Amino acid sequence: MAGFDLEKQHFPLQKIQDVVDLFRGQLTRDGGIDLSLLSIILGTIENALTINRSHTVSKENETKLQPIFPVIEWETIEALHTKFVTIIKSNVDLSKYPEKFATRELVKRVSDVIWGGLTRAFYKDRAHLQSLYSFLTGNKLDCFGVAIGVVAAFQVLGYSDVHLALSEDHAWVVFGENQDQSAEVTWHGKGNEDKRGQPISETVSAKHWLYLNGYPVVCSIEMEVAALVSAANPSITASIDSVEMGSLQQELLWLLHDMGHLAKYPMALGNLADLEEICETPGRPPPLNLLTEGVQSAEQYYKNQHIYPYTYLGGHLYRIGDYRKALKAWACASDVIKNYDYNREDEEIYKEFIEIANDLLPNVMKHVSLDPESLRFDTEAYANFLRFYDGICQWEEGSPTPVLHTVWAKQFVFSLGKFDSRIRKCVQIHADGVEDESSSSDSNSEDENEENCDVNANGIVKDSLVVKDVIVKKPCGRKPKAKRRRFG
Ligand SMILES: FC(F)c1nnc(N2CCN(c3ncnc4sc(CC(F)(F)F)cc34)CC2)s1
Repeated sequence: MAGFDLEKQHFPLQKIQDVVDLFRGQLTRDGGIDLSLLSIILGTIENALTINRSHTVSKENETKLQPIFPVIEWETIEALHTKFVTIIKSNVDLSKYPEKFATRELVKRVSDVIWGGLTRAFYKDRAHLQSLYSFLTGNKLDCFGVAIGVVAAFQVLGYSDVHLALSEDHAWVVFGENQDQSAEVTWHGKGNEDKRGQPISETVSAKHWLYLNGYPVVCSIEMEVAALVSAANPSITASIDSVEMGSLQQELLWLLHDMGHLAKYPMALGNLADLEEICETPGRPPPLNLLTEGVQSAEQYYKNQHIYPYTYLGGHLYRIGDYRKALKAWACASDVIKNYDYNREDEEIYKEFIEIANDLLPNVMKHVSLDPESLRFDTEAYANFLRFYDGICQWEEGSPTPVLHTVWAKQFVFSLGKFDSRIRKCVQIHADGVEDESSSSDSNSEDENEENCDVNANGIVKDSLVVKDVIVKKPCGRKPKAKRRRFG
């Protein structure tokens, strides 16, 4: 079929299933995925469900009491897609770049074209600035949006070697015949000069959380779709989310998950787990399984250099009240951060640890009562508590920027004092790690940490238990939910 006839069939998009079917069509057809098309579609829907909620409801939805959903016409999408293609093709003179693969000069040029399309001053931390819809209708993009825009632009120009590289708080591109070249294409944080066009060298990424010590998520085209979907933002206000947008994001992430495209993307697994915690999908495994997959993915593909898999897991366990396992997950997060040097561009992960040490942990220690089963009398919990703080101290050691200050010390003393004095005698402190009586003393501490971090060691059920006839469905809706982090 010519042009977009395959996609056109799905229009007008009137319900979540129409969008899922279109994405499935894109992800399964061998004619290649059109990132700019998908970004425009997702951004158009997000805009209608969060910013401009005054849309007509289709007859079909009105009668069936379906969740409200805008009617998206093909012409709207096609016009924006043509505009993007025109902007890119008219600003990049390909005759100057005869090579088959992208060059650093071309990457810088394309980044400049996206950059040049942005209004001078705008609040870059605002929500809904991550899609090409925002770029094309409002000339605004957040730092993630610029990066994905560059990758989409290279697709329009016919290159297949330029791909998105993602850390936990930054994005850039890899390119070249062997994907061995890298370049900054967007800015990071506030008050930092952008380094667009520069390579991300070994020295820049070594011991630097912003570059995950050289273990970023390097996306396939399908993983770039997963990044687009992860970056969708269902929030209408700080406290109200669009149920329809959240469901669409959840269904698209399950589609990508079932196709294996989240296997190397721990943060997308975490995002899906958070959505499942808010509103579980009948017949799907529980959030804990997804979070375990995320931890195992980071261990298997990224040399366990990522923090978020453990703080996603710890946050969930905390919210469901499993404080022992939450503490273990946070200690594992600390085991990872201790090998990094903290510097001024790492504020996001600093805030993550501040929240755990000065808010979540003190709450845990307040919660635990005099009940003998509680954490206060648990040697392994105490060992994990010490491991958590020891990792933060090691993080600070050798860093150009200090981490700890009096607030940390006050909260440490508060939480420490909550542990019963008798168990403090049972814990042996070894130079390279902390182990309590119960764990075997012969394994070396590295295995010890690995073993402690293996969430499966707690016998977490691998496969979800679905009662044959009845699928247990908990009511969706009002429960404490994960705080949405800034996406880039
Ligand atoms: F519980 C904690 F671990 C977290 N909860 N939400 C977290 N997010 C939410 C979503 N999120 C992400 N989710 C998927 N992919 C990416 S790529 C990226 C860096 C940048 F934006 F490209 F610069 C961020 C990010 C950032 C981290 S961490």
